[in-house]
Amino acid sequence: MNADADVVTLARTLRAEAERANERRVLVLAGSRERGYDRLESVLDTLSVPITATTLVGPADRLRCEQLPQANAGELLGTTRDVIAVDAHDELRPNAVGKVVGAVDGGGLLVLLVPPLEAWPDRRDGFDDSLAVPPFELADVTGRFRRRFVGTLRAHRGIAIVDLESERIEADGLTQPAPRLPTADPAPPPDRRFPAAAYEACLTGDQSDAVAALESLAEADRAVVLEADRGRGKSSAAGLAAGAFAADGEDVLVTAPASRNAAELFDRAGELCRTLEGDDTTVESRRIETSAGGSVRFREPTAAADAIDAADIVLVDEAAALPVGTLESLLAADRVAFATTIHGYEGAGRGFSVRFRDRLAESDHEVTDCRLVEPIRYAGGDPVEVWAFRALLLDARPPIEPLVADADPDSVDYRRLDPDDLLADERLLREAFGLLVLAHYRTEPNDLARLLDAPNLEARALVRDGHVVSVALLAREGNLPPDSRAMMYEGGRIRGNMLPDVLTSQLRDEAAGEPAGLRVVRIATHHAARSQGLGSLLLERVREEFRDAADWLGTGFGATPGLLAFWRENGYRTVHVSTTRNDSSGEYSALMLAPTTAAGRRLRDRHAEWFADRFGALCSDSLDDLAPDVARAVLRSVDANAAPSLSLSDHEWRVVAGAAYGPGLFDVDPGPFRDLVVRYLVDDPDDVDLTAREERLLVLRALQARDWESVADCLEYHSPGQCMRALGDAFCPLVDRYGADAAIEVRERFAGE
Ligand SMILES: CC(=O)SCCNC(=O)CCNC(=O)[C@H](O)C(C)(C)COP(=O)(O)OP(=O)(O)OC[C@H]1O[C@@H](n2cnc3c(N)ncnc32)[C@H](O)[C@@H]1OP(=O)(O)O
Ligand SMILES: Nc1ncnc2c1ncn2[C@@H]1O[C@H](COP(=O)(O)OP(=O)(O)OP(=O)(O)O)[C@@H](O)[C@H]1O
Repeated sequence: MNADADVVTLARTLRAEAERANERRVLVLAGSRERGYDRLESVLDTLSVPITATTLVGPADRLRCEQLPQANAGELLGTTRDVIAVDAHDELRPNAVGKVVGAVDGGGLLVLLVPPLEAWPDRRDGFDDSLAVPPFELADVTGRFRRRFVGTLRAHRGIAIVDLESERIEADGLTQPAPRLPTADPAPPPDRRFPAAAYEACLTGDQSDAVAALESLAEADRAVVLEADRGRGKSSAAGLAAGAFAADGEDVLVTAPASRNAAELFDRAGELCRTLEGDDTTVESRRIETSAGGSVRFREPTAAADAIDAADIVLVDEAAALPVGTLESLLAADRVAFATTIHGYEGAGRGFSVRFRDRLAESDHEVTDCRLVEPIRYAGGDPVEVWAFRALLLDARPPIEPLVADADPDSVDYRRLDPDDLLADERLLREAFGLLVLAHYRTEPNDLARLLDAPNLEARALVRDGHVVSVALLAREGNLPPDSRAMMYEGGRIRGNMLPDVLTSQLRDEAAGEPAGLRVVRIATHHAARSQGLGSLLLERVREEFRDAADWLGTGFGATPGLLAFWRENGYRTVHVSTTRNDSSGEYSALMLAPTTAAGRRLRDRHAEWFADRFGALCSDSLDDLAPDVARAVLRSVDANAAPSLSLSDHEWRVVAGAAYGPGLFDVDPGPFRDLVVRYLVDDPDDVDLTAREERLLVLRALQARDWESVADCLEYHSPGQCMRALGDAFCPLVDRYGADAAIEVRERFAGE
């Protein structure tokens, strides 16, 4: 019997079982790339899968179907494909696997073209290259992630493995599933606003509940959040609601990272409108017009944010894949729904819950939540979903609350999370990674590979009875040779090394990459054990351990007043705030340093001084929309020795004191006022007692140069006039504290009256 025929027969049987069970199956073709493609072509030739429902995710356009590089795998989010083949010979990007696997339809196949399995973990590939952060080299990268990945392929059900070299079928992937009982169709709810057809189109009770939840958008100031794992039918639910609203004459604006991500939504909306109106509805791929005068239209996210006023309702699909800043701008719509994936790809679902949830709660919308559990794209318990969750730790969770809830600094141990220990101890790995995913909006499958294989990364934890309560991911940075430093200074990029890179290329300090550093990339404490001093203890222990190995410890994160206070309490001082907002968090990043040697201190001191000097100018330019409380916390976390000396002339002191104590005006010469505010906030003296509102006023008006009207509005002063008087009053204690003789004379003259 010939090997090609064996593989084809295997693929057919596998697909037949997949179709019968409405589950997916994986076919691994391990061996040389050429053989892999030969077999795959034979398989595709015989399976009854239309070429239009097949996608090759790989570097070259080798089949007759759609082809995408792994970097663009995100295009498949929210879409449904019968067969997806991933060519992993040049590289395996864990994120790409996470994105494509959920798009395979029930009855479909995920085909993996990979090198021989035994040798694969020890081969260094394109993704590994991205882990070789200078001064480390490719040879320093390890293959633990792929060893674990191969182990999961061999251990899990529903995965057929063909060794193309020995022409042997290692596993047939068949699971012999028991026949499933047909489920009853969900019944439309009795008191409903949408037509019955919207409910009759639902495939599960959860989907019907989701459509019912979306009915609340008929009222103003409402938001609906649909959360689910992949393929639970949330986009379709949104589509049915969109169709029902459009058929009722409403204009529905739909947005998603790309129009393709909203394809299912438009399909359902179009089908429903046709059911309700017949041919009177115009249906195009991105635009539906109903005879009732309603519509469903697609706009790219930024265009959607600008078009909100023209729409009645806004629906955001694949919200987890959008930056928080974009989601926030969409909140300007008074009737808005977000469909979001919880696990499923790149831990990105967390971005939505970690950051955006708070903003949503603070908004004026009444929020309705709805969770869809029952799968639609494929049957519940699908073995490929189970495999993907495990292989990429998409569902990793921190320990359950009772195990860690009473942890305190006296009951925990500090431990190194050695990659070999993590590989050997699945529970430890799940707990540590789960904590990082839960706490951080950007933890993704690529990070799992980094944790296991990147030579520049270290992980440390506090454990309570062996359970992870607090975890920190650390990256070695700096210690760069002169040629790398010169390259960065001249505009070249160097991987990793976030702090030296910014300090060198943006802040023009060629020596910044010389000292050795350790950046705390991520830190998280279990939510049940926060505010007990554990995060601080972990940082202290890290500092002790690395005291002799690093000149500085550092960090960079989306700046909020609480986090700035946390780092400041732990001895970290601000040296920079990014001039653009972070794409994912929508926040400005703060960079902070905590020196451990004289070289580290010199680096911190010079950057602290430069930062304090430039911050005033930045505030009226790129940081003019920085939240005043963040600006206050940023300046308070600059090292006090870097407080700029005040070099106001006598005349300038008379202007400042004249506005504070006399009839003078801030508006005629804001410069000296600005210097005084920066000095005061960096100094943070105990003997000046301004309220938070007064400090916000100083930031908004003196630093950010906002006009009186908007400052009065923002801080709820009755009028711009009252705001002006309040600003004068706020400067009085600063004149008292810092004023030169010329200022004091002015004060005596007016205050004495
Ligand atoms: C580079 C980075 O990783 S920055 C991102 C840090 N991580 C996160 O934001 C993930 C979610 N948050 C957490 O896991 C934790 O809150 C941590 C890691 C920030 C702090 O861990 P904890 O064990 O609670 O630290 P610890 O008890 O030593 O200090 C807590 C203090 O930090 C400050 N703090 C920390 N985070 C916040 C916050 N988001 N808002 C307000 N204050 C905060 C407070 O002063 C707090 O004291 P309080 O609770 O008495 O007000
Ligand atoms: N009511 C429905 N009628 C017909 N097909 C449906 C319906 N609901 C879901 N489906 C089908 O099930 C699959 C998954 O649905 P959908 O894309 O809405 O789920 P999702 O949760 O948004 O998935 P993803 O997380 O991948 O975006 C799609 O192939 C879709 O066509």
